[in-house]
Amino acid sequence: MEFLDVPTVLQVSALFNLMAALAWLLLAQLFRMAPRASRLMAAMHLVRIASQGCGDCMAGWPALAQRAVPEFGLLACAVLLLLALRRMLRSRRRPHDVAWLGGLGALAIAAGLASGDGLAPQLAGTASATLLAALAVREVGRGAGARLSPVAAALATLPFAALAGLGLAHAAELLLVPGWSGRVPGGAPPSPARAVLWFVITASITLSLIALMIWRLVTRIQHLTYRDPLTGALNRRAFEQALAEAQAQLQRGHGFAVAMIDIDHFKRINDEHGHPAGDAALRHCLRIWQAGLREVDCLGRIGGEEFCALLPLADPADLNSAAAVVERLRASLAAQPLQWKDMELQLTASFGVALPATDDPAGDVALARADAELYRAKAEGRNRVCVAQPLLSEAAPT
Ligand SMILES: Nc1nc2c(ncn2[C@@H]2O[C@H](COP(=O)(O)OP(=O)(O)OP(=O)(O)O)[C@@H](O)[C@H]2O)c(=O)[nH]1
Repeated sequence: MEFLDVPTVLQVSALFNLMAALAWLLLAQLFRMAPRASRLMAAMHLVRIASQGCGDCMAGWPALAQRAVPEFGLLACAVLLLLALRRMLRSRRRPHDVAWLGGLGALAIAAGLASGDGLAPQLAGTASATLLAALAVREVGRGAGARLSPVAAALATLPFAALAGLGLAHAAELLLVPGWSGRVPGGAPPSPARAVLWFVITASITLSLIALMIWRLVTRIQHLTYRDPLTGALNRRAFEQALAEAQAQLQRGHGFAVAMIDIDHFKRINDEHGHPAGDAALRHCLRIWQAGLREVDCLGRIGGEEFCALLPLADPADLNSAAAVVERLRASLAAQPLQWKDMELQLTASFGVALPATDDPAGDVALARADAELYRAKAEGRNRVCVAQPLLSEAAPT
């Protein structure tokens, strides 16, 4: 590290933080990408420039400011980072814990500064920033861990864990090394190696946040590509894909049933209560049916008020259990009217259920047979489930 000295690393780091702040601001203002999280990250980078210190550049400042700025700055960085992370991960947690920790940390730093003790403010600043970094580790683990692959989740968590680890090591150093005078005035790290380490951690936290933002975008695009925007059910294309995959699994002995669903007299709801009531009715039905299905089941919206459910079966011939599931869906909708303004709108739906044929790659036979049963359910008076008799042979009818 002979070619590096602390001021040089700090200058490079300050430049990096400035560029990163500008980039986050651009993302927020121009591209409207995660705007609140991006603005918080921009603020974090700007505060970081002040909090990292600058060697002897603060030499002319009052002694109290030289000691206060880095500690308060570090704490503010940790608070902003945690808030940005929560927004990026769309966490529903309210920021009370961050406000409490930040407020207590600031009080402890102020008390340390007032006591005139050299160690107390550093210890208070380091301890509270470390606690906030540990919360960030938990946040990434919870928010991304469940949805990302283990390797990607570990990579996203690593910079925050390194930050918490560095904070812990620094707190131990302050407590255990007698007469430790690690920090030079202005809060700058005492050696180029430490300055580089802080820089690397700051840069990797930025990279981790950018990776989380890209992941958020990809998830959003996938949602728009595969989901119906009104109800959140699979759209027709995604449902057909799921059906073709289920057909392929049928050859390996994994069975399924399909249920075609059509809301009864849906046109009346639109005509009598308006289109928004119709939309609310569609969402209401979806909420009820999703709650009655397992995670392995798929529900797709394949037309205006037409839906289709794909129900994997443990026993490929077990039509009865599929019919029982669908009967539950019918009964639960009939039992839960939609609350619309000050009215209760009674909703029912008709269902047709069928098993697939093995030599039908896209699942069209199952769909057609379920559709025929749906028409029978409508013709027989609606609000009922009709089930297709199993095919005598597995060959698709012509
Ligand atoms: N609000 C709303 N209405 C929709 C949407 N998509 C289709 N529709 C309406 O759904 C209605 C479907 O009516 P029909 O096909 O006549 O069927 P129905 O009134 O449900 O009668 P049956 O199926 O015979 O019980 C039409 O009025 C469409 O305009 C939508 O996304 N939102």
